[in-house]
Amino acid sequence: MAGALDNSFDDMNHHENDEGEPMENGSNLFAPDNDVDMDVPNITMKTALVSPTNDEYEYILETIKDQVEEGQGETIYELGTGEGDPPGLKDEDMQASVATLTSIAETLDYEMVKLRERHEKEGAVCEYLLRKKLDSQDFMEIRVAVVGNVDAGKSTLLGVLTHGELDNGRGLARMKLFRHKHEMESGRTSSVGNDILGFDAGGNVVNKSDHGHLDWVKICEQSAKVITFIDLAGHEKYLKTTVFGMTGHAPDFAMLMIGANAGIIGMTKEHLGLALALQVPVFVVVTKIDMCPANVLEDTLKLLQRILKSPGCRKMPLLVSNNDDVVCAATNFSSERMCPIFQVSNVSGQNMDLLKMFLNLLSTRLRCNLGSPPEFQIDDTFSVPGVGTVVSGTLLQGFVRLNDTLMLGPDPLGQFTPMVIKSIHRKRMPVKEVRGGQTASFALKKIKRSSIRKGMVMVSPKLNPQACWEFESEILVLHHPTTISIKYQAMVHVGSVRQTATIISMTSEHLRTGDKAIVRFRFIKNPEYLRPDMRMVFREGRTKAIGTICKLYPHVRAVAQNTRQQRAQKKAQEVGHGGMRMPQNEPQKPSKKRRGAKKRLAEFQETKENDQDINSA
Ligand SMILES: Nc1nc2c(ncn2[C@@H]2O[C@H](COP(=O)(O)OP(=O)(O)OP(=O)(O)O)[C@@H](O)[C@H]2O)c(=O)[nH]1
Repeated sequence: MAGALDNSFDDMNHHENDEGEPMENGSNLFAPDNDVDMDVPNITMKTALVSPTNDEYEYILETIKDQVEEGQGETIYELGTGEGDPPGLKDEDMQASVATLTSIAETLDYEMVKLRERHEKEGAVCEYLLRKKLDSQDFMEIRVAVVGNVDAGKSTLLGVLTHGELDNGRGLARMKLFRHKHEMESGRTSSVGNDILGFDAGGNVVNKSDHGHLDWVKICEQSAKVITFIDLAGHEKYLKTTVFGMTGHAPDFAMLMIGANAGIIGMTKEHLGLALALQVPVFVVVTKIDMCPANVLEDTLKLLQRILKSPGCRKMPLLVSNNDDVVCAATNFSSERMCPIFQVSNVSGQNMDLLKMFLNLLSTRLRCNLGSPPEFQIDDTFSVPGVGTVVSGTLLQGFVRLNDTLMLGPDPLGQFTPMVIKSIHRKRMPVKEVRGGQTASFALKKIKRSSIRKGMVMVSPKLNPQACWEFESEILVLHHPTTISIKYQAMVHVGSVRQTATIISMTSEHLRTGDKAIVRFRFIKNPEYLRPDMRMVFREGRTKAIGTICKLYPHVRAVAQNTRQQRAQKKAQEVGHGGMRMPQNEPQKPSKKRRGAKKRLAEFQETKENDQDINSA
């Protein structure tokens, strides 16, 4: 398959991004900087590492160190290219450069692995992966949401990747992953499941299955990088779970699975559209190539590429067929534009090594502000015998350490309660701290599991958290059979919040497919903790809208309203009336609100993008 589509390595090296800038191929650490201090050694030539002076050596070392920190523990370094130089180094210069890089890696205690070598007119160009050796308590974490239609082979691929044993084509590999009895019987995934694949600093898979059982703690201890697969259900009836997985579990990437013979059917486009709407970069894995006639596979790939290139997706497909493609795909992937396509067989294992190499090279996309006060979003709760209530979720920013106190909430009255972190687990491994971008479970003191719901958060008291019943969002309707008007209700998914909300006002009278508007929503059951700029999905049946939160209406008077509510409820009970409406937000001034909304709509329409055709792809 080498050279298929427009993906020969040479072509890929010369791809350009949206702005017409050449796309990166490994990090160019020494890109010219216009503000360069005159004392800084000039190390932009391709021969910089051949025989550097002490100063140059120190400078290169510091630059690599910064690059690895920025890459959250790793970077890809290219030898044999330099500013303005034709690429390629002669053998002896390459050997000297490799020796310098090896010495730097040893000094910094990095693992160094050669990824690829290519030959240019002037000589060789080599790329090396430099990865920090982490202590056994620490590892990089990448979350990959696994989506695709029923029977695309999602559970099977995860079984093969994580257990290292091939499938028999009749569901052998997936048996290791099913979590519910009905899944075992029907062969269908219904819940959000997690599976992990660990790579050591040298890029080798560390998963070792012991009679079908994986010891997560051992995997994490031996890993420099752990890929967590969030296995989402493929069937339409579990779409709610799938959407929750994509919003609530904060995936770095989405792996869209397609059965080669069945092609792009059922929920495939729906899942692709969802990933695009939530701005999660997607790569595609086409499975079952062992049982698919060549012409059918070709048709599936052609259609897939056409969809990816369409104006609704605006992706650049890359058929991955060798190691060069993998490195190119991995280094350019986070730019969101590139969409690598793998073709694998879970039965014969064909191309599985390329997929593993790609997973090993993925680096986290979410840049978390570690200096900010912690903010943890809860996506699940458990009752663990002997431990008590445990919440799991993602730390979006800051650090959380053992015995820290965080505010848990909001409760139905919009209030937050201080809560001490009794213990912390990462992938079932006890740790002392967790930092932004990582998932973790916290054991809590003196709280019943039933009083915690998905969508609640635990945040630093410094953030003075406030819940809101109402918020405004700029939305785009991807699909609706008729028109959406005020009082319309649908499920809002935002972060790990999943709750029905009512439209209480909007900048248009009615909304149809393709329309945009600023819409004010009100949750029907509980106030929630939201942040501006969060991406949201609004759906009900086949109706779908996406949006970005632009304004929050904090629920400021929870205590006062609660007291009134309690008094009123008591009174109602005394006179024999049970029902009570939930407290409202502060009274709104319609005229002011309308003026504000009109102004925002005018601004919004000016910046209107041409992205309503995501679903028409
Ligand atoms: N021949 C062949 N069969 C495969 C391959 N991958 C999966 N299968 C078979 O396809 C069937 C469906 O695979 P699953 O992994 O259950 O599909 P799924 O996408 O997880 O389905 P849901 O969990 O319902 O979403 C099983 O019988 C697998 O054995 C493959 O590469 N080649």
